[in-house]
Amino acid sequence: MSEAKPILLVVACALVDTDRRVLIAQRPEGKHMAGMWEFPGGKVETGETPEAALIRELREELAVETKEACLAPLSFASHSYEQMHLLMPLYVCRRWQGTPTTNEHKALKWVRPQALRDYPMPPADEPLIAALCDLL
Ligand SMILES: Nc1nc2c([nH]c(=O)n2[C@@H]2O[C@H](COP(=O)(O)OP(=O)(O)OP(=O)(O)O)[C@@H](O)[C@H]2O)c(=O)[nH]1
Repeated sequence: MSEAKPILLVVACALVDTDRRVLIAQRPEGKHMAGMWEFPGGKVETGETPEAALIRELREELAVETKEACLAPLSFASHSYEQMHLLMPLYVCRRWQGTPTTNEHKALKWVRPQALRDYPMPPADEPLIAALCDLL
C-alpha cells in the first residue's frame, strides 16, 4: 500500500476567449515549480466553497471578476506529488470582467488548446489538456 499523504484541494480555471484560446500563467521565481505554466487558481481555504475560492483567486491573481454561474466544471486532476496528493477541479470560464494582469505570475499567455503541450506544465495538468482539446 502506498504511504498516506495529505490531500490538497486546489481549484483551477481555464479562461477561454472568443478565439477558443486558453489563458495560462507562468509560475514566478522562488516558488515550487518556478517557470512552469499553470491554470490560474489556488488552494481552497477552510470554510470556502471551491467556486468562491476560484472567484477570489481570479481576482487576486489576475484582477478579473467573474461569478459562480460563469464557472462550468470540466474535469479534475488527481495526482500524487512527493509531499501531498493534489485534487484539483478544473472549471471553464468564458465570461468575466477586466483584462487579466500579472499580479502574481511572471507572465500570461493565451494559447490554443492543441498548443498547450508546447509549454511545460505541472505533471498533474496533463490529463486536463486532453479534456480541453476535446471541449474546444
Ligand atoms: N493553480 C494551479 N496550481 C497547480 C496546477 N497544477 C498543479 O500541480 N498545481 C499545484 O497546486 C498547488 C497550487 O497551490 P497555490 O498556487 O495556492 O500555491 P503555491 O505553490 O503557488 O504557493 P503559495 O502557498 O505560496 O500560494 C501548487 O502545489 C501547484 O504546483 C495548475 O494548473 N494551477
